[in-house]
Amino acid sequence: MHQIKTFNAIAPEGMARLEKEKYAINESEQPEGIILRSKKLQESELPDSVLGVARAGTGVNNIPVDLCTEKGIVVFNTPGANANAVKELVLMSLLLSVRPVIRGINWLQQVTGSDVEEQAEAHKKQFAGRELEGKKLGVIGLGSIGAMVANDAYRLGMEVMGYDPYVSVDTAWSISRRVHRAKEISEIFTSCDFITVHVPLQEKTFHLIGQKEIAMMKNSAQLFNFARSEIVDNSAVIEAIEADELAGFTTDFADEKLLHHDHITVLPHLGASTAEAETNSAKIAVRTLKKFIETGVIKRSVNFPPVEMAFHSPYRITIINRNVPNMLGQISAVIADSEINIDNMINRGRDDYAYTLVDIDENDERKIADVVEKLRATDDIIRVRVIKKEEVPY
Ligand SMILES: NC(=O)c1ccc[n+]([C@@H]2O[C@H](COP(=O)([O-])OP(=O)(O)OC[C@H]3O[C@@H](n4cnc5c(N)ncnc54)[C@H](O)[C@@H]3O)[C@@H](O)[C@H]2O)c1
Ligand SMILES: O=C(O)CC[C@@H](O)C(=O)O
Repeated sequence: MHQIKTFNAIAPEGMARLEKEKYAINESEQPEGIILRSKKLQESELPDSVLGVARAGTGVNNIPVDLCTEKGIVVFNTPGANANAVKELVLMSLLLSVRPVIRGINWLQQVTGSDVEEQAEAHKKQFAGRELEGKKLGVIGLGSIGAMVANDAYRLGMEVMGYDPYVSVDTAWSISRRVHRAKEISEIFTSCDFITVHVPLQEKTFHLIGQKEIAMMKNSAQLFNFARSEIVDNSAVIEAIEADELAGFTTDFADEKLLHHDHITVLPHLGASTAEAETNSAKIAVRTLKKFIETGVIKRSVNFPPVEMAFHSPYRITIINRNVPNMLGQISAVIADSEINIDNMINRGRDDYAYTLVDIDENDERKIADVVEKLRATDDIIRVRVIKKEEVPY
């Protein structure tokens, strides 16, 4: 029985893919797999039993990825699975930033009397707004979400400028050629009426938008952060808004100091909170983790290379090792010395670590256990696992 631990609400449509005969959910503190959303895993112990962590979502800043890598734990995420939900919320926030409809709705709710219609017509001028058409939107980070926001903002009639020096080839193809590419991020800050940020939180994106960057913006500019709180310096935003040097800020990340300010809208991290996004993310997270547990195949990992190989032999040995010379030679030699025949083998490296799958034509579990012991005793090998091929192919 494979033990899985979950944190946060993982959509049942995803969890249903873990068959009851093979998977026990939240029955052990020594799980092989963890599935989570925004839970800060830095605050929990990571038992040695854990082989893989799957984030049903994109951002992995709530997972100690470096520690996982050192321990040979493979971390997966589901980029793109919730992108449409975030895009729709960004577009809604852009529209709300120019149309004070929420104030109008709330005002009307407290109107009394038989002349509600007349009062509404008489007061509606307080709630007049502006239009997005013809205004310029800057999109920082043209990944799954940024690309969708850029394309749809263009369809709404906005002029769109994007900035992403690391854009992937696939995403680049999906972006309309009408979206201008900025060579420098400062072009976005100095020229746009609306600026939205869609980059991952990393050391180099911490406070990507701070006092200096806000100072470059138009006083009439509106800023949107649906990426991660720490990417924008919230104190600098408050100072700029209070000095009339920034017109508005919308963020999806709660921060006490941002509450109860005019021109600041704070949402309770709702970007991915749609039934569709939660289902998509859970299905993909469960599928990748299950495939890894059952076959050793790695897809959509943020810390190990993608490695796939059809599984036809009776047993598969999976090995995580430091990416140093002659590891494959040593692995093959240990297996050959035990007189085990290798059917198939694949090895991929990524930065300081590498992953190897070795399919063996051997059924003698005692011989296999002996090989595993020798491999585990080899310098620079971090983790060794044996997987028995299941009767029903995955
Ligand atoms: N609010 C929410 O609920 C919610 C939901 C999903 C994702 N997110 C956040 O949004 C982020 C983006 O999500 P995504 O699905 O588009 O991810 P993605 O990986 O598809 O795209 C991120 C893009 O940012 C670019 N990038 C990285 N560093 C950059 C920099 N310094 N300047 C410009 N571009 C840079 C990358 O090249 C990539 O194209 C996630 O990392 C996550 O933190 C939030
Ligand atoms: O799980 C969520 O609700 C949010 C997920 C989102 O922040 C992400 O990074 O994908």
